[in-house]
Amino acid sequence: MLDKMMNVPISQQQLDLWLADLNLIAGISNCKATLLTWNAVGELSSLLCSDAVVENEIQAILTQLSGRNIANPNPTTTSSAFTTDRYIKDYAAQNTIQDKRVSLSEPILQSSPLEVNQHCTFLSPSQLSALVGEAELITDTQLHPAWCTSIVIGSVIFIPLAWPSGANFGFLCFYHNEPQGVDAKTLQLTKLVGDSIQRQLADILRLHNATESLNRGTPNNIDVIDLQSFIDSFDEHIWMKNTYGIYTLCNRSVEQAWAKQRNEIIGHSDVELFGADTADSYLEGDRFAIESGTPIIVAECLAGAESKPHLWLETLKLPAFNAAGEFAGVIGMTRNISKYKAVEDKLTLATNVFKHSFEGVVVTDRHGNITDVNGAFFEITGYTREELLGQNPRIFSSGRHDKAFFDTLWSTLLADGKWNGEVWNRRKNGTIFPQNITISTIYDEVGDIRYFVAVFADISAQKENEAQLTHLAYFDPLTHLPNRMKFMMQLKQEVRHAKRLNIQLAIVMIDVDLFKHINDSFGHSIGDEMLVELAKRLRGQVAGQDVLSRIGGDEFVVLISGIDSSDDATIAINQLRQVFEQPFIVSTGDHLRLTASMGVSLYPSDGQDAATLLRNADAAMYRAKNDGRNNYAFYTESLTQLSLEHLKLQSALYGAIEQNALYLMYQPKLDLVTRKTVGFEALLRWHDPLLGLISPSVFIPVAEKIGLIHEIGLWVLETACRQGVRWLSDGKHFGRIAVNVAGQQLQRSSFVDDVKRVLAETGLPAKHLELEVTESVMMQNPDVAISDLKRLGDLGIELSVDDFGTGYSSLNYLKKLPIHKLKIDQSFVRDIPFDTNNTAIAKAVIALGHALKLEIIAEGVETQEQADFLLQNKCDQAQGYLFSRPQLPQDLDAFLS
Ligand SMILES: Nc1nc2c(ncn2[C@@H]2O[C@@H]3COP(=O)(O)O[C@H]4[C@@H](O)[C@H](n5cnc6c(=O)[nH]c(N)nc65)O[C@@H]4COP(=O)(O)O[C@H]3[C@H]2O)c(=O)[nH]1
Repeated sequence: MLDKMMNVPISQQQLDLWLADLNLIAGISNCKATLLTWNAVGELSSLLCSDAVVENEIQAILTQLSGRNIANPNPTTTSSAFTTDRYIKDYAAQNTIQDKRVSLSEPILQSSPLEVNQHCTFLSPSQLSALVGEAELITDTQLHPAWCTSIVIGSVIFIPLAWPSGANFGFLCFYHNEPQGVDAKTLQLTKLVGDSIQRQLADILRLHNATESLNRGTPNNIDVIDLQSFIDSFDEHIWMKNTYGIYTLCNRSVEQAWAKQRNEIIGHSDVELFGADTADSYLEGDRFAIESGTPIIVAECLAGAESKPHLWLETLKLPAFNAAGEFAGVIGMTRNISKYKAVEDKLTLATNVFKHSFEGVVVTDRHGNITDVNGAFFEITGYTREELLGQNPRIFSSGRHDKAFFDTLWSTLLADGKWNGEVWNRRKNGTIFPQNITISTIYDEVGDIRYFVAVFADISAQKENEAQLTHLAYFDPLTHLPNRMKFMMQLKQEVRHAKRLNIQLAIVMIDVDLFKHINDSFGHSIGDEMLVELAKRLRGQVAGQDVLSRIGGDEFVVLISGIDSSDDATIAINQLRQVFEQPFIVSTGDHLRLTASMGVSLYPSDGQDAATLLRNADAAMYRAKNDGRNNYAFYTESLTQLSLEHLKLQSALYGAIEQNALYLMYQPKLDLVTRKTVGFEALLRWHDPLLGLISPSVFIPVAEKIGLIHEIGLWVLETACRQGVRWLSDGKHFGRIAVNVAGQQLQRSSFVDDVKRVLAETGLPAKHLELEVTESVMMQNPDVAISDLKRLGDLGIELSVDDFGTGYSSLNYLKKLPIHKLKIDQSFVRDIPFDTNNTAIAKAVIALGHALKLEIIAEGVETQEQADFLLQNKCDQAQGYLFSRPQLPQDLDAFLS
């Protein structure tokens, strides 16, 4: 690092005189002398050498100095009695501050004739001053740690030389090849030469300044105003302190700012005016200006009032020299830079916003060439700044947008000054991504376009979310098949298409039979597993152009296009039915079988629009279900009639209780061995004045669907209990009255209390009541069922599992359930003893029930063979048309004792 140089040429005549002095002293002292200074490029070199000096010795000295520079990078500083030293010492005395040594370092910018020695080294004046200043005389270099490696220099003297301003001029170096060759006497003589050179430097400088002043021309005295008036005309504060730190000059602005008269300022120091602390900081700046020898800027912030902004002042301080080139003090000029500071703050803020924004920012010139980009931009695009500067943003082009898109973008941008929209761009790695971009035009003062600034956010994540939401809106999350909404959209489109091409379509509605039982018995996760597998199998059977959709829990629908007749539809259905042939192996290891009921409607014969076609396929599917499940049915017009009747049924059921349209019939249950009545099952009947007699297996599910089952169930319980009380009061023994409990009734938390209340209100002892709960209902929520049924059992009520065998009972739970009886479902009683399957099941249920210490009752016993078989196989009780159909109470006398 080079220090500042003083550009003062020294004449050859002067150099000759100095050389003569050097030779004289060298001769007297029998030593060698050299004057080291710095040349134009800041290299230390020998300017003058006494006669006996040989080149390699100068080289050795310079090399040694360089080596010392490395070996001793942090030496202490001393300097001779320069003017600046006096300044600082005087300050210390006056302002009680510490004496801090100052090194003024200004290399000399010399003219080329001075460069007499070519052996140069880079050492700044301050560095060299620091190196040699500690010991002016080294009598034996071998004993000196820094010089002990020197071979040619035995003893040496270094005397620094300075300009009047304190700036270094160079060094006088007297040396001898032997130790003790230079001594204290030589040092004295050297100092004499040094003092002489320094005095001459003052003369040289004075002469130089005078010549320069002359060259600049004489000021026109008529126009020149006095110095005070001159500085008073500035708004800036202008002042000067002398070498003792005393104010010698100040302008009006200073007086106003410091609220002091001129005579209160002039002749005073900073300590007197501002106190020691403030003065200390001011003097610090002064010293710095003196040390650097250059103008320095000291910024200062004065806190403003709450409502006002801070006041920022900037003081330019520079060392002053008189015409003789002597240091004369420090000049200061202070100006209010709050305005610029505010702009700077805004700029800093804008830069930080630009730098730290999460959004990518790219700035282009008016030709569209990139001039700046921020950090987020690199992160998003993957390009480095260097790769982008000067480029046109078309390098990001994804190819997704056509020319028309960019034409519109540019015309909007040029017309409105702004454009916002979504653009797909390409990253450096080639991937394309969506951005939301706002491009703004920046104009100059005259309204011409200067820049374009584009701010963009990577909206890949947002797009992904949108896609996911769209997927959720149109696809079933479990099977990923199109959902009902999507299916309807596709169906509508296909219907339009079929209409145009005059072709047929088939819509196949698939409903898994008794799927509820799977969920109830194995849990929903197993149910889900089966649905996923079923969806996979069905997809495998559906042709590419056809649509498969899951439109409900266990409902799928297939749209088959391009069929020519219902026969084609039948072929397609048979293919779909194949997926049910293999068992479903679930994660528990169980092999479960499913069947499904399917309904088909055809376009155009069964409906002209999507909604009608789907509704009719649904009606056909119900028909298939009613026909015994695991079946399929084509839509017929009569099915529409059926659905209409279903609707009528719903509305009629609402008024059934009030209109006394409901009543109970009772079917006896007999002991198979004794043939004695053990109880009656209460079976609900509904006779609607318009619709006629309706079976409970038809209206109970409807009542469950429309939420009437609780009311109806309670009515049945109350009516049956009252009947029991009536029989009891008539002295008739009937065992127990069994009442069917629907799933929804048991799910109600108030169910047990409802039963208790009815028993209490009607007065029927609990030992005469039996509740029949279907297997699937019990398994729906076995833990709740266990606790509720236990409470009922504790009351003395008997509990039986209805329709046993149709669900998927877990034996584990069955063991825990507080039940008394298993009722073999009539579907297993049918055709025994001829149907081998049913025979086996019936036997198994009897064995299982007995193993669990439960009574077994068979329902739907119609023939003597069935009764005999059941008796032989130790079935305890039976119920069925063989013994009696359900009858009104008054017709049951034969079964009451
Ligand atoms: N083929 C044939 N059938 C026989 C024979 N013996 C009895 N049945 C019929 O079999 C059904 C037995 O009742 P469930 O299995 O509890 O099946 C009942 C039960 O689940 C439900 N249900 C009836 N009344 C009520 C009730 O008050 N509440 C609830 N929640 N459900 C009821 O409706 C279903 C049907 O009831 P119903 O039509 O009365 O039909 C009754 C009965 O009339 C026979 O030998 N052969």
